Parts: sequence; structure tokens; C-alpha cells
Amino acid sequence: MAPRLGKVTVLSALDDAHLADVTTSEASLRRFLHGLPGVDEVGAEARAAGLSTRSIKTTAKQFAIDLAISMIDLTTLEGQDTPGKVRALCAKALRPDPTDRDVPRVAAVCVYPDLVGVAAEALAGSGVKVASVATGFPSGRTSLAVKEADTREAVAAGADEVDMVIDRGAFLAGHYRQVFDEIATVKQAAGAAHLKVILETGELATYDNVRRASWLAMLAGADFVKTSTGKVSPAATLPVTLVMLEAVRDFRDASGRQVGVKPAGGIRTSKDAIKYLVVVNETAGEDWLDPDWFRIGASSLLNDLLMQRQKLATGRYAGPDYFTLD
Ligand SMILES: O=C[C@H](O)COP(=O)(O)O
Repeated sequence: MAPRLGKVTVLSALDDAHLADVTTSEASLRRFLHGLPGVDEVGAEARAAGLSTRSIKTTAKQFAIDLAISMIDLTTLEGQDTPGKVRALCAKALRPDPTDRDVPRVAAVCVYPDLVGVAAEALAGSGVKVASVATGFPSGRTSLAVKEADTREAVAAGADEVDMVIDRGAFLAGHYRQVFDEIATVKQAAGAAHLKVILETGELATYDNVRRASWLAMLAGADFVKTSTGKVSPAATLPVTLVMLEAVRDFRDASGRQVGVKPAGGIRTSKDAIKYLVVVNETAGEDWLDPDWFRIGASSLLNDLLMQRQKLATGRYAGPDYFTLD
């Protein structure tokens, strides 16, 4: 059973009347965010390490591999991306292994805004979502007007999901109201598209900040909280993801609204992906073990999952050359 760190404090702070109060001013947001219980650093790391040693046997492993595939936001975020590369990635998203129709599709393809149209056309009607980074990804150092325009353009071109970055400088300077307003503005600009808020946890310095940034994003309307851009090291880690999972769990208890979690950056092996699924199950619980509520942002994880899947089915590895490039 996961320790319910500070649940009582959070619940009592967030009854309905209070929820509105919390977000009205810089001072009330600060009071609330700094009133959240501190993260036990040693405890969070020990718990993540303990969960990552769980061994998953054959049938459960097969299930976990397919679940992980179905949760991938298959990502390309390179300066040299081309429409051809995005089309190839979309083909892979739709049919990860052309020789095996039982392999599930991934959840989404994640691209820069200028390539959303290409992805939307390639994925039309398939159920695989188009996700786009926006708001001056990866640094977020543009004006709010530009961030809004970036978001609107991505959605107009066909993005189902928007992955925005927060202004880490403003957050670290304690300008919580500014960060809140930015997220709320981008949420409005995104319209019906789901909003994933990237905290860039590698720049937030402490687990307490990760907890505060998660709550700030959720209070401002985030549909998902996401660890990283993949451009900063460290990117996703198990303890950081565990802290974010505790936050979404406690936020649902307090507000009744469920928010998803997306670790992203540096997740490349089946072993790692399965560790994340164990942490989800043991921290937030089964309700989050679904692509609607948990995603893995990755550019080069899918092939390893396919190789391990084939190894389980046939007893031997096909080798990386067997599959198309991630
Ligand atoms: O959002 C996803 C990340 O940018 C992917 O990072 P990665 O290339 O380390 O898998």
C-alpha cells in the first residue's frame, strides 16, 4: 500500500469553496503550494528503487509489453524532421510490426507544430492521436501571445493533444500566478484538444518543486502532467514520476477530477517501461493503467518492446534490423 503522504492536509485544503480561493491570487497560490507536505526524498527514491526490482513473469510480461506499446506517444522532435520521416513514423504507429496484426497501435504520434498537418493526414480516422509540442518548445521563452498562437495553429492543423512547456524561470522565481495564468490561457487556446503540461522536472531542482508544479498545473486545468521535453538531462526518472503519480492521485481524491501522467525522455528499454507500469499500479492504482491516463513519451522505445514481444512468442530475438527504424 502506497503511503498517502499528506492526503489529509490536501483534502482539507481543497474543499469546494477553497478550490476557487486557492487560485485567486499570487499569495493564496503560494500559501497553498507551500502548504503541501514536503516530499520525503529518501523515501521516494527508496520506494521507486524497491518497486523497480519487482520481477514480472511471462503472461504478465506479455500483457505489460502490449500495454506499454499502447501507451507510447511515438515522438520525433528533431530539427531535421521531414514530412517523409513523420509519415514513416505514422505508418509505424499504426502497424508497429507489419508481420503481426496482434501488436497494438501506439497512443499518439508527437511532432513539432509545423508537421501536425502531415501526421493528421497520415493518421486520419485511425484513433491514433496527433500530439504536438507547442508554446515555444522546449525552452518556452516566448511571449504569451506567441504561445497562444503556437497552440491555436497546432490545433487548427489537426492536433488532438497539445504538449506545452511551463516557464521554469517564472516558476523557480516563485511567480506562481504567472505560470497558472499561462497554463489556463493555453488550455483555453487548445479548446477541445487535451493539454499535457511539461514541468521539465530536470530543471526544477527538488521533489517539493515537482509536487508543487504538478498541483499548479492541475489547478490551472492540465489534462496531463508530463515530466520532460527530452532535451534536458535528467529527463524522466522513476522517483519523479512517483511524486507526480502521488499528486494526481491526491488531486483526484480532493477535486474529483482525474489527470494523466506522462514520463518522457530517456525511456528506451522494455525493462524500464515495465518499471514505470509497476510504479503506476502501486502508486496511483489501476485506474491509471490505461492510455487515457498514462503515456510514455519516447522516440526509441518501441523497437525494444517489439523485440521483447517477439522473444516471448518465439523464444528468440529477431534483432533490431528486423524492425523499421524508430
Ligand atoms: O516527449 C518525448 C521526448 O522528447 C522523447 O525523448 P527520447 O528521445 O529521449 O525518447
